[in-house]
Amino acid sequence: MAIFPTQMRLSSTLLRRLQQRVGAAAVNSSRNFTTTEGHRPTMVHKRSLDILHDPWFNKGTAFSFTERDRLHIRGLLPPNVMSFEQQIARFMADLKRLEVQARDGPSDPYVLAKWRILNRLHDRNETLYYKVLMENIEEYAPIVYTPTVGLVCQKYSGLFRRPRGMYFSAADRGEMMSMVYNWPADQVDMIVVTDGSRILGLGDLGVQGIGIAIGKLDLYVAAAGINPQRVLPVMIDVGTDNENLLKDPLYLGLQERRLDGEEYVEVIDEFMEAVFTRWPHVIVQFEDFQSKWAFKLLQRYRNNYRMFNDDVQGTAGVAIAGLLGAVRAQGRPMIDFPKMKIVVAGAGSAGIGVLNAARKTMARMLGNTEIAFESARSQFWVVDAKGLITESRENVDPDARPFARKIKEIERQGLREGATLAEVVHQVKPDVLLGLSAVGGLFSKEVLEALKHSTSTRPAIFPMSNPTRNAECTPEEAFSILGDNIIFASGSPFKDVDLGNGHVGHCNQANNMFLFPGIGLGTLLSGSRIVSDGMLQAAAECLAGYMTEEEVLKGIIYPSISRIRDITKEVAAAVVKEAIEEDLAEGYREMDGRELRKLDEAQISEFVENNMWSPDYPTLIYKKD
Ligand SMILES: NC(=O)c1ccc[n+]([C@@H]2O[C@H](COP(=O)([O-])OP(=O)(O)OC[C@H]3O[C@@H](n4cnc5c(N)ncnc54)[C@H](O)[C@@H]3O)[C@@H](O)[C@H]2O)c1
Ligand SMILES: O=C(O)C[C@H](O)C(=O)O
Ligand SMILES: [Mg+2]
Repeated sequence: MAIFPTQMRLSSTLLRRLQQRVGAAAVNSSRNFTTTEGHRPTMVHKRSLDILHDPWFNKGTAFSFTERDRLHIRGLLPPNVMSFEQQIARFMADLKRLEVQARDGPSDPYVLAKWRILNRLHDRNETLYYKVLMENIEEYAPIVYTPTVGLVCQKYSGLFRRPRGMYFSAADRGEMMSMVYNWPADQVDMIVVTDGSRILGLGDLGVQGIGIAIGKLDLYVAAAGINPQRVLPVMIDVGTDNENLLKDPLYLGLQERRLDGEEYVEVIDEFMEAVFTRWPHVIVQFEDFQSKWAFKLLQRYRNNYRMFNDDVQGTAGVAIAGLLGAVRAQGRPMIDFPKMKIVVAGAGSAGIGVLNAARKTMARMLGNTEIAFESARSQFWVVDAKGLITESRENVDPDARPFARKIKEIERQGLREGATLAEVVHQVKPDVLLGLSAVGGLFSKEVLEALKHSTSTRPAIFPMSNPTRNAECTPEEAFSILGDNIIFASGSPFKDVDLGNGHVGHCNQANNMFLFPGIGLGTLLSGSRIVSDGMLQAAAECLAGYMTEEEVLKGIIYPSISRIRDITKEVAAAVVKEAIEEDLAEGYREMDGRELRKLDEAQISEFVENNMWSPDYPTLIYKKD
């Protein structure tokens, strides 16, 4: 009877060659070729990332759970254990997908190819990667960040090669406190975490959402100079409600419905406790959580942990800066802001975040009284998927309720509950039309035509949804219908529009990337235990005041991305200054709270600049253990 049927079928030459290789491995003792489960085990002298980065031993997503525990790599890979066959199918599907797309048009495969090349450099040589990114930020930010990062997340199961960051899944409940020690770095300054439930305007992408956390942290390094060895992208996989991913045999995440209610909160609580236990000074940025949880989690953690929600708070600050810029661009003083009529399309985490912040800013300008706060409410009209939100709306979201229009008021304006966006724009004649709806093309010809009747001398159009295809309109559409006397700002980058006769329609990018890196860096360097409203406000005001009068009058209300490192430094300094003023600053390293309080404005800027990492090769010296 054949005991080794496979080997018996091998040709004698091949068998001899194999025996020689096994012999060589035995001498070397660190490598062995019999790695298949059920065969003689292989001794390895490394664990953790060293295993995953060693092409001889790495099995990628095929490591079983017991092996992941044994080798300290639990959490360093997506949670779905794949078979060898599935791994091959995933690789082939990715390869073929690129070919299929190539027939559709040149753009997707082209940008994905660029992303892959950059990603491979990131895997090989971080210093060089960040040098390339920083020196070519205008060209590569749209690849590693919005909009291409959206496509990367959509294709992540195919694109995944080497792991980056940590994965905590619903299956890891009770284990996170020990798993967090599997991360090799003893110091982590910034975590960007997502649960993948609302990635840009692309919806629930489950575990594939890790791409957005990676992209945001690339900007933390490039713009804020956070040391790349101290950043950690995190994916909390609590399942997905995306039907396609639930069915996809090659999906890398948990193939079960999203946890909800208490069970969901318990997972996020456990994660927060674990990371703050290991790294008490870390800052956690929540990113792309569906609105349903974004506000709740923010309220739950913001007074006890160093955290903020970028989509709610970062976006709000960026929008405020843009709205104030739009006032200045009309040649009016910023203090005229409370007179602006603002129509907002979209009442999710981003839209509501902007509305709350804009209302507070108006109220502050009007004397910060309760009456001022109440009267500021009437400057906003909010339209969601069901149309204009009014008090007669049933089951109105509690976060949107303060902005529901009074029935009497809107009847006077010739409107009604559920009125369409075009109707609202037509009747209200707003100064600003702002989109955070995730609906590409929502600012249709009809809507833009209606905006022609705006009472503003220079109406502002902010299609802020991402990525590019989800923008509510393109600059070409806006400038061609409304002429060149408008202010245009979109969430994803567009090229300026040639309007003929030497005129250029300027396309601003209204993206939270102009704030979150500075908020994170400022919080880190101030040593504040929380991210206060005042620190966020200081960041927004710094951005609002960054552009010169001359630029603003030309319609340039946000800096170009080539200046992102400079604006980030300024924002961080403003955040540090505010933390000191609020008596929150506990300091950073040798610069303790007392020393910080002694610094003047110029010294704070210098302190910030001196603590920003730059990509340079250090001299390396070998030392025996
Ligand atoms: N530019 C930026 O810096 C920035 C920051 C954060 C979010 N965003 C973008 O904002 C978008 C929304 O994010 P979110 O977290 O608020 O999402 P969300 O899904 O929570 O909210 C979307 C909102 O749009 C509304 N909506 C849907 N269809 C509509 C329609 N036809 N007309 C009017 N409203 C409609 C929904 O009712 C909901 O209120 C995303 O595309 C995201 O990429 C941009
Ligand atoms: O990621 C971005 O480009 C901005 C924002 O955080 C978003 O969710 O769209
Ligand atoms: Mg986001």
